[in-house]
Amino acid sequence: MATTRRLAKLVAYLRPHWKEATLGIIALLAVNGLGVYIPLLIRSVVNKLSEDLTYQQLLHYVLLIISLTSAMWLIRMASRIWIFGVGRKVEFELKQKIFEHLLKLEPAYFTTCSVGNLISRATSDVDNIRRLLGFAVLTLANTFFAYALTLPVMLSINVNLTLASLLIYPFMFLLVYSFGNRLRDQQLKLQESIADMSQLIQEDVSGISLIKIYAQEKNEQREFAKKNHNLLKANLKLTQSNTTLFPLIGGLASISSLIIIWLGGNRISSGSLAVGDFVTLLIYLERLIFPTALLGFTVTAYQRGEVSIDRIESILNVQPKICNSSQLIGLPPSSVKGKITAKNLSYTYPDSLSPALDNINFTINPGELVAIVGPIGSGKSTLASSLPRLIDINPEQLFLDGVDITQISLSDLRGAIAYVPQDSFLFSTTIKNNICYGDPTREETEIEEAAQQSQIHSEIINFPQQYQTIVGEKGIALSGGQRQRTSLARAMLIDAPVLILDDSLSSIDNQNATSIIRNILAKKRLRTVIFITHQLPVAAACDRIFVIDKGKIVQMGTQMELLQQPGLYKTLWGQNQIEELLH
Ligand SMILES: Nc1ncnc2c1ncn2[C@@H]1O[C@H](COP(=O)(O)OP(=O)(O)OP(=O)(O)O)[C@@H](O)[C@H]1O
Repeated sequence: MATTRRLAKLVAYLRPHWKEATLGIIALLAVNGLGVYIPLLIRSVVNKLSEDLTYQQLLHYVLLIISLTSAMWLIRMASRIWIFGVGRKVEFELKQKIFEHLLKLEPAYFTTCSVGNLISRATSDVDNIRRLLGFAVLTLANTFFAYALTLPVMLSINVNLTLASLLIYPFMFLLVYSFGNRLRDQQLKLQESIADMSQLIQEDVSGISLIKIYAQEKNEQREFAKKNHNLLKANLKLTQSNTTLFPLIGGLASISSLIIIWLGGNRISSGSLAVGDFVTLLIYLERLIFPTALLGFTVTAYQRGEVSIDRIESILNVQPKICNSSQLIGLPPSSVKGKITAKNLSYTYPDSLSPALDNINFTINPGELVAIVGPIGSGKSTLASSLPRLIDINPEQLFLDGVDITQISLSDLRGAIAYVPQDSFLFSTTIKNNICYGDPTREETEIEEAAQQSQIHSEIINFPQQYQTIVGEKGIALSGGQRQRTSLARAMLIDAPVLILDDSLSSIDNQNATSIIRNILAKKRLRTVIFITHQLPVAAACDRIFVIDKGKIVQMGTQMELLQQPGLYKTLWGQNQIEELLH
């Protein structure tokens, strides 16, 4: 991203807060105005010391200087509150924006980027922008006013002395400039190392059982040490650059003070410079050292901010692939009958050579219960996720009640489909909150009814806090079967006209799984159910079975019809019978 575009981004972040930013900058102008005026008062006092200065006059000056210094202190505080406040508000808004944007992106996006990287962008990169907008804006404005107001007064006191002391400053800027790119590369490496380490910690915590089963603690420790070492190296390099840069700036600034002391001292002894003027010049020079040294920090903050703007904008610029069409057709979920039609439905995953769904055609009637069976990797889950548009399928291939699903608004489409994915994800909250996730307004009795249909109610009431029991990271761990039935209850509660179960009874024995399927049917007949499964005896209870292989539907029919013809289903059924016998 070019520098001008980055600056335009910064201006865009600041725009909503221009009032506070302007107040802060005006306050800094006042602070610097006072900072120039107070040394002039001191000059008057020093110059009058050799003349007749009464006690009353001295007291007047002292009180005036104390009041102005206090006012300066208060205004400086206000400027910091305003400007740092802007940084904090931009930080808050950016975090909101990133999170809202991430929620708009399709699941496929999250398979292409690491969680650690996303977390690092939403935290440390946003933090860098906060620093840039708070600290850097404050320092830049402060430095600008300090120079713009102080220099003319210094020049009016003594041109030669001022120019001589300023000779050093071009070197200071060259020094800061030469460090600039190095700091930027080092900052980027540091952020990448932080993201790498966060990713490892996150994966290791999630996969802790796997690490233990395969006794990989030592390997994981080694991997962590490697990443931690990279982080240390990146941190040390950055610290080294910072610690070299700032003392050098300080050293150069001191040289300019020495020049004034040396040249000024000579002039005082020759009588060509008043002591008051000399003292004032020294005070002014002292005032300029701090903002000049801070310029170095500003450069660092800007380098970090530049990298962070690029990293954040690279997320915000990702356009969601799955979004509402410009020509929406209204289909409120309550009016959906549940007829599903596929016409030459094909889908190939990005970066994949062969299609996961290959020219699929079918019609599922409202209220029909269809099982989809097939070998692993044959395309069953892909078919399941195409219906609620979790993957980006082309128009005119899938229809709900005769309407092309790409023309139905995403909220209507997803409101009409209850989907229980293969991995039964539960949030770290109560069982009740997990079940009513899709509609938190549901009554307790409805939640219990959904749990009863999913055959989890009797187990929930045996938990310590029953429906208020917390599950997941902060609470008790549920068994695979319990998690599946809780996820099923979540889908049952929203009572959508289409229910998709993606292998979501796999941890439940065939007998119980069949009885859950019967419960689903008993509740309300007019609900279309697509049941993806490897459990053939459970599939046998369905109205029809679709057999899918290598992305194609190779057979369709009832259990009886399929068993009477040679083909994949008969083979799978035979294998299943042998497995049942062996158990
Ligand atoms: N995100 C993805 N990116 C690329 N290829 C994918 C992705 N997800 C699935 N595939 C591929 O698409 C094909 C179909 O996968 P899918 O998950 O639909 O099969 P499945 O029949 O549900 O398998 P299983 O019975 O193991 O759940 C497989 O070859 C798989 O490797």
